[in-house]
Amino acid sequence: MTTAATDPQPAPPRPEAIRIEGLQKSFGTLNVLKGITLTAREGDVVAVIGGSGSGKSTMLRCINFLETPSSGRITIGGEPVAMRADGSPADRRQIERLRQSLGMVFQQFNLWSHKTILENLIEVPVHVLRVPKAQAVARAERLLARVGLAEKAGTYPAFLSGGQQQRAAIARALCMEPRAMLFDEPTSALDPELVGEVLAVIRDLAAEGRTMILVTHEMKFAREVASHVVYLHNGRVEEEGPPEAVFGAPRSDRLKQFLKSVG
Ligand SMILES: Nc1ncnc2c1ncn2[C@@H]1O[C@H](COP(=O)(O)OP(=O)(O)OP(=O)(O)O)[C@@H](O)[C@H]1O
Repeated sequence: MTTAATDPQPAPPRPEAIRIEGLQKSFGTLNVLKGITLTAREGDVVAVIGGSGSGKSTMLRCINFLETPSSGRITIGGEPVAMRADGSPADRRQIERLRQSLGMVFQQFNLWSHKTILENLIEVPVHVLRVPKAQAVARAERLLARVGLAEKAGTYPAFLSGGQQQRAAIARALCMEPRAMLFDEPTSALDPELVGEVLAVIRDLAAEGRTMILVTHEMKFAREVASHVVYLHNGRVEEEGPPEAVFGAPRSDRLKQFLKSVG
């Protein structure tokens, strides 16, 4: 029997990495995000699922201001983003700084085609963050080895497969030592046989406790790696919860329908 004196204390909640409150985004008259609220604590893997056009990518792009929100609040690492009433950033330098703390990985890799893989990885650390070149190169080489591309440092992106390019893009994001990673459908542009190698890298990052928000169509993978799943429908969070609940015991008819349609 344990006594009150020896009862373990509940662990304090992990610090918040990303918090979004009441996020709205319209493109002209098209109201895409209708008030999204979501929190990712440090170490969380939040998978965002939903049908085409539900607003998943727009939400992710608003988090690092690749899109300007129409309204709402975004807090990164406890620091509220200064926004004007129309949602535009009030402090460009703050946006740049916060953006650098979020490693974004896109569907289309977005590597610089005229730079080698190593140059892609060290460009921002050396020329923007002023990391000494030798240090940036050492970090880049370590991360390339980690994603299985040690031999490709001197190669140009065009000579790599899509899976290799995406792994390089992940290594490039990690070079910034980000607080959290944002993945926007990282395997959607890949041939099916190349999907697994990219998912393996993401799985590895999740296992080491990396904070991430992952927009994905890979339901099996989302169920496997996510600590929390958010289902978006028509610009709103329709349902959310742990993967066992969202995938195993969906409550809303829309989610049930969606899972049936993808599954
Ligand atoms: N820059 C833009 N200008 C106008 N409309 C946009 C823009 N970006 C996105 N949209 C529209 O916003 C809606 C949501 O798009 P979004 O890409 O966020 O959806 P999604 O859930 O990620 O879809 P998918 O799974 O197909 O990628 C769509 O109707 C899209 O056409």
